[in-house]
Amino acid sequence: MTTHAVELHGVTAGYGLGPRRVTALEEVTVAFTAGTFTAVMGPSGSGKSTLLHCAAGLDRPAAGSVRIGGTELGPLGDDALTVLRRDRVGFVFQAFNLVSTLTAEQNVALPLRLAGRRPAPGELTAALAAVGLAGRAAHRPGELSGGEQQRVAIARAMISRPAVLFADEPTGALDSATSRQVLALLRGLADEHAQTVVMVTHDPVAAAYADRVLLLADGRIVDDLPRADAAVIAARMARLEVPC
Ligand SMILES: Nc1ncnc2c1ncn2[C@@H]1O[C@H](COP(=O)(O)OP(=O)(O)OP(=O)(O)O)[C@@H](O)[C@H]1O
Repeated sequence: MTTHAVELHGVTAGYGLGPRRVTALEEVTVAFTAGTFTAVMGPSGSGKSTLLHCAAGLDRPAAGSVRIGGTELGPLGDDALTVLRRDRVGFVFQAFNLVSTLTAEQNVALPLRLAGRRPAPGELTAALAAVGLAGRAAHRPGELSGGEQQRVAIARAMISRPAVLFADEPTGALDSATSRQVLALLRGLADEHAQTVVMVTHDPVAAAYADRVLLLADGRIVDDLPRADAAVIAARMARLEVPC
């Protein structure tokens, strides 16, 4: 039995065709242990978002394989892939992607509705309370602050208790106090619910909340640090960003 929630093996991915082809990931092999929180860092254009999208089954790599919970994604058709993502994967993006005409509670309920499930009594209230928004259930996104909207997005990603949560710059648009709340929430998913969290970030302070920090450069993993404090992470990042 695997203890890896997500595994990438020899993953190569890129964009465009022919002479305009850009290689974004080159033969990346990495596994994410169930119940851990990993930060993915690296200079702009190093392939972080592409890694996240391939690992989450949102993009199909040009070569290599991706497994989520032991299921290889490559052979799955689009419908089967959609079902697997719906059942096992949650996403939080920098742009909160909330539906502006729905209330916070209705936004949180969306993944359940898409899966044809009715929320259990109290389930939505509990999900909003878990992100500190019990009093905001009836507010629409336009009536919430950026941090509150991001917390609604996290509650929505958590409602189906996905085995893996992918977050792309989830604190990029937030002030530092709100960022800390969001990062503590993500940390709690791993610690209290054994969910696996993979988060792209540019911020060493955010990465210091993770159990592990992967550093990417030019589409390859160039460093793999165990939990470290922000100063150590910042120093490793600075080394990558100095032109050779
Ligand atoms: N849709 C696209 N079409 C063409 N090239 C793309 C596309 N998306 C990304 N790329 C290229 O692929 C490479 C990796 O991009 P990716 O977005 O994965 O990097 P990143 O590390 O997440 O960058 P950033 O920190 O700036 O968001 C870059 O060279 C980028 O220009």
